[in-house]
Amino acid sequence: MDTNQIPANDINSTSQLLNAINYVPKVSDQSTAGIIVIGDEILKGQTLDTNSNFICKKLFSLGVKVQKISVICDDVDIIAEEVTQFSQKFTHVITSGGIGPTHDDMTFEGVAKAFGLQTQHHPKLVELITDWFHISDLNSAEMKMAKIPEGAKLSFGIDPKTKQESKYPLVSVRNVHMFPGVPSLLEKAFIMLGHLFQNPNVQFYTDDLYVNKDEASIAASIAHVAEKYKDTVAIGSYPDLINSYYKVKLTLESMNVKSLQEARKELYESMPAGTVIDYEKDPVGSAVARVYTIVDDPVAGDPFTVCVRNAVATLERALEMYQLSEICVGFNGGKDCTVMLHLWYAVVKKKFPDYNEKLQALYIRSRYPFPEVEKFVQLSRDRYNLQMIHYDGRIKECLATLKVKHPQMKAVIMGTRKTDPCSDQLREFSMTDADWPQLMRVNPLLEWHYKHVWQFLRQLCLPYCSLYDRGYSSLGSMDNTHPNPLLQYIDERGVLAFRPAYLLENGERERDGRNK
Ligand SMILES: Cc1cc2nc3c(=O)[nH]c(=O)nc-3n(C[C@H](O)[C@H](O)[C@H](O)COP(=O)(O)O)c2cc1C
Ligand SMILES: Nc1ncnc2c1ncn2[C@@H]1O[C@H](COP(=O)(O)OP(=O)(O)OP(=O)(O)O)[C@@H](O)[C@H]1O
Ligand SMILES: [Co+2]
Ligand SMILES: [K+]
Ligand SMILES: [Mg+2]
Repeated sequence: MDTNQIPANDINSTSQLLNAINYVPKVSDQSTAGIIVIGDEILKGQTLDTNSNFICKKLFSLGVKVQKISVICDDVDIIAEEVTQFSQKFTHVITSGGIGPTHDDMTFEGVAKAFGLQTQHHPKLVELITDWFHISDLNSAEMKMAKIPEGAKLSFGIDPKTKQESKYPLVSVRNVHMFPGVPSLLEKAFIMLGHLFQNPNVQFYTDDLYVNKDEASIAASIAHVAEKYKDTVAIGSYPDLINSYYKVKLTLESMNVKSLQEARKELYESMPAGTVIDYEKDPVGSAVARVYTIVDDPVAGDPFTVCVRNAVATLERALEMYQLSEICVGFNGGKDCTVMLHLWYAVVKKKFPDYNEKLQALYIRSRYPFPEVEKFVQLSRDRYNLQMIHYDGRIKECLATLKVKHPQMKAVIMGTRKTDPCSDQLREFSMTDADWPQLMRVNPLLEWHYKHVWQFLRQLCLPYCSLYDRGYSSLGSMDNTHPNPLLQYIDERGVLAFRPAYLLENGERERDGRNK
């Protein structure tokens, strides 16, 4: 062990703590890894490899730097060649795939060949497979999974849930560890056995900055700071062409907190004033905190704060009146219901922090839905963990179907505002009209104005449907919805373009792009 190395869990005095903070791990403390993804299906584009991304994230958190990912076909010689090279170059080699029972699974053979070893039936694996499949024939397909390189090591993980030993162990030869290719199995195995790769000398610290300026215009500043800190801090720059809030994400990564902070400060100061934005990376995770910070502000009494407070109060009442099985959000991907969904999520999470069931959402697809809307509805479903009830057709008829198929449903929360057509008479709680299927409409946003909707979305950095950044300010069906003419302009190349919806000044004109 190195003399100047200080294990993270052994800090018991201030001077030791300071040493730990100032301690810069040497390059020799680093452990590295290479990942070999094995499978013809990936090279043919039939399967998208997610395993390497999963492993990279895990290894990074364990202090291990992945230096190379290779994707190769199911071929013993190619596997052997790659494993030979990787095992010499990296501290750990992780393979994914090719350890099943069929003819195209040849990772064990390939790894054996790399080290000039034979494969043989391992008695422990033979026993496990016999128990599991009730098959003891050494020539069976199942027994192929017991035929591993001679001298290979078996590591059994402990399932964190059941506390039981895993059924099938990780097979390793020297520094090569052979994981299954099925993502759920690989992830499970890696979660149980990741500690095998932990580098106790190193922890990577990360931070980031979000900049609202083109990459090219800040490249020189970044390069300057990157050069100055090149030995201690890795700086990356990643443009995002569609994000509503920033243009470039700058990442910093270091083994030393102090260097990280210094570099971040310099990077921040080198950016043109006002271009580093206060971006919220995890708006859903921070929903409760941020919404209730607005609600509970003891001094603020401006119209926006009042809007948020009243909406939350209405939703809290709805939560008292209905079981979560009796209420859903009417969510069609529009801006107003995006606000409303976020508020509802915060209110539910505030009252039931441990509630992990899905919230219910109703989406009635318009006649010609925009693909951007469909995409956004799906993303929102995943972000907020929604149980989507989908229908196609006329709203009235779909609500009738809802009443038949979901007889327990009593209320729908909506993003309707008083300025919407025919909505000025609505209350916070209004039953549907007499000639409509009977449901309670909960309307928390009635008093909100167009600008409040955008203030909420933008202040909390909520994702919203991309059409709004292209001049649409209200969304219907593709056959009746256009960008708002008030947002149009001629850009520097003489091309007709549209400003984003949040820049529309006169909210009364939000429907100017709608045919009806
Ligand atoms: C859950 C739900 C309940 C509705 N109830 C009524 C109603 O009682 N009376 C009515 O005229 N329209 C009702 N509508 C229709 C809406 O008022 C409105 O026409 C529809 O959302 C389309 O809005 P848009 O023109 O802004 O796209 C309802 C819609 C939904 C999703
Ligand atoms: N097809 C639908 N499926 C589910 N809910 C809907 C549907 N149409 C409307 N709603 C509900 O009615 C509210 C008002 O509809 P509206 O079309 O104004 O959508 P939006 O969210 O307001 O976005 P925008 O005004 O920008 O189109 C929505 O917020 C939503 O709660
Ligand atoms: Co609206
Ligand atoms: K880049
Ligand atoms: Mg709409």
